[in-house]
Amino acid sequence: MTPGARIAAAIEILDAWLAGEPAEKVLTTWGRRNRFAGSKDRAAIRDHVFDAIRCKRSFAALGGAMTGRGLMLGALRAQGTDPSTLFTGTGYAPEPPLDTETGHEPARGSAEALDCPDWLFDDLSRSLGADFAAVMETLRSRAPVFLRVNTRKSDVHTAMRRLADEGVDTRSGPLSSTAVEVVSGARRIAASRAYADGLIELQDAASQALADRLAIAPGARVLDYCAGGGGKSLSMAARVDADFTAHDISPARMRDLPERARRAGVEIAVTTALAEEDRFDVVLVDAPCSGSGAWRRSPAGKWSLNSDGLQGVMQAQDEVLRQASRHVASGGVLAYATCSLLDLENGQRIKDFLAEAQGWTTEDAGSWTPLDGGDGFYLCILRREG
Ligand SMILES: C[S@@+](CC[C@H](N)C(=O)[O-])C[C@H]1O[C@@H](n2cnc3c(N)ncnc32)[C@H](O)[C@@H]1O
Repeated sequence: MTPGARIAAAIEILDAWLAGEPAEKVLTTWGRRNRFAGSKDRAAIRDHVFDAIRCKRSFAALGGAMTGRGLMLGALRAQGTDPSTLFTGTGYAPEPPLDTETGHEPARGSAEALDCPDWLFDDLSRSLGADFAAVMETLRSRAPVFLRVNTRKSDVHTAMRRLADEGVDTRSGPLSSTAVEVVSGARRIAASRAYADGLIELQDAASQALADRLAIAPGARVLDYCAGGGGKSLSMAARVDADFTAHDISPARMRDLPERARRAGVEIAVTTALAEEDRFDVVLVDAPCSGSGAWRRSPAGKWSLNSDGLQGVMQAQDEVLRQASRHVASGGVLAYATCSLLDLENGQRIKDFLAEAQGWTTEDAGSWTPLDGGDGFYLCILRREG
């Protein structure tokens, strides 16, 4: 496909996304209907689409319309390319730009320029303080791909060498000694021997830092209350010999965890039914959240979140904290984490919990933003008095 034809495909896909269809689904359907497109074409179209979703507001401003065509005109102008060089109307390229499709430059520092939803501008700037504009700017570009080296099976140096032998180039990552960043060959990871042999897992660097910060004692009873696919359980179990239990309200989410644990060479019990009297030394609540810290990776969430959705998530966070706290042994730890940048989902949830609950002290709290290299993350560690 020519560069212009790839842009035309991205326009079609973005129009379907703007009409309410999930981008991944539209990309898959487009791929099925256009089997002539090679893997490089698909990757380029995908990149166009996700870049445009990340920068929806600013690209629409520069392109003069909130349409697939407006977004792609804006994308080219944002990178300093004259759209008429690709919007040629020849072959499968889009029609040349009209005189009316001029667009405008968003005002510097505005919600439009920063690709920030208006309704979240104040909450995000309060939460991020002086870093607000820089963080929002970072969320406008692609996230790096990070791997976690499974130190049960390999050291970082060996894992990097094994990956390089299979065409995946990496370098040391930020935030955690087990994090490596993929420089090239990311699409080869899933089929690599290093992955099949359990030497590596895909995991954001901030999630790895979270497992470091928990500093679990050997032999501790650990409950991952919102385990989902089990990324945090696997990360913790790779670091220390302890007694791990994964739990989630949705059993289907944990379906692959036994196989992932086997591959990683760790033991994690999986349960969906905790007894009321079950107690653990460490209970991790990796709570459902807006995902705002991961908007580089999942950019559609930035535009689909609304005030009702956020209120619903905050209620779920309060509920999950209350439920999980009942399983913390005397003297044990309750660790609350989100991948949100919003204080409403982070410190504010802890404040509300502590206002109601008795006998807890705050032992540690910290947050990471994409400026630290990985996704945005929040962690607060509370100890139940003995
Ligand atoms: C942020 S995700 C967890 C991601 C996971 N820890 C990981 O590292 O891959 C939040 C999880 O909380 C679960 N969840 C939501 N409400 C819950 C509840 N009341 N009790 C237990 N799990 C819940 C969801 O099903 C979802 O899997």
